[in-house]
Amino acid sequence: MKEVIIATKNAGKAKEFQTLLAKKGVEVKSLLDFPHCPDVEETGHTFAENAILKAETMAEYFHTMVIADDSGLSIDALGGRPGVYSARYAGEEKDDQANIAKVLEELKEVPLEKRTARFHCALAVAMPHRRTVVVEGTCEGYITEEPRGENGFGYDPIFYVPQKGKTMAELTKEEKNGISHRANALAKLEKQWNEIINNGE
Ligand SMILES: O=c1[nH]c(=O)c2ncn([C@@H]3O[C@H](COP(=O)(O)OP(=O)(O)OP(=O)(O)O)[C@@H](O)[C@H]3O)c2[nH]1
Ligand SMILES: [Mg+2]
Repeated sequence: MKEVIIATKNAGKAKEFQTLLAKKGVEVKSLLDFPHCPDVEETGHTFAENAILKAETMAEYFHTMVIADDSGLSIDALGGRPGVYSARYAGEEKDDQANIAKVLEELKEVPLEKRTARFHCALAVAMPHRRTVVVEGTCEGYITEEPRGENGFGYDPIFYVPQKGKTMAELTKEEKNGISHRANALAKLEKQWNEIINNGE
């Protein structure tokens, strides 16, 4: 089985890639499988910049093709925040519950029709001696007034998906993988997939 390294330490993302790529006969390793690998500081101002930073640093470290995901939630009423700071919105400890509480507090006075938001995902594929490929995907929705659902990770319990009539955390993993920003970005790599899993050859 072909193996692909996803440069993430986020267990929720790693699991989603495992399911998404299993369909392609690809086994996913994440940075959680390599506890001694270095941390990459996310100094970019866009999802794409951070994804490139993570993918290229790790492709150099592993001497092989690496895919990185930089993603987050943009809320219109908050001028696009938390955006690239989604993971650490309420502090360095990357606490999903605290991040959700902070967003709900900030949106306390905002009526439902103005709570529009979208998830973004930038995927960067870095291959040794090749130019890095970047694709992006989004998923549109609303921020609810309280969390609902147990599945997924991050802000999923407060992200309402109108086309499903449920929050992202109320969707099964198959349903989320059918509509998510991550799946939409990955679909854009379809044409290059054979080249990617053969590591640029
Ligand atoms: O409800 C959610 N459903 C999703 O599908 C999703 N995708 C991203 N996010 C949020 O955005 C941050 C990414 O930040 P991020 O790309 O820097 O990742 P991270 O720091 O968690 O891990 P790493 O991949 O950098 O190691 C995450 O922590 C989450 O808060 C999501 N929330
Ligand atoms: Mg990160």
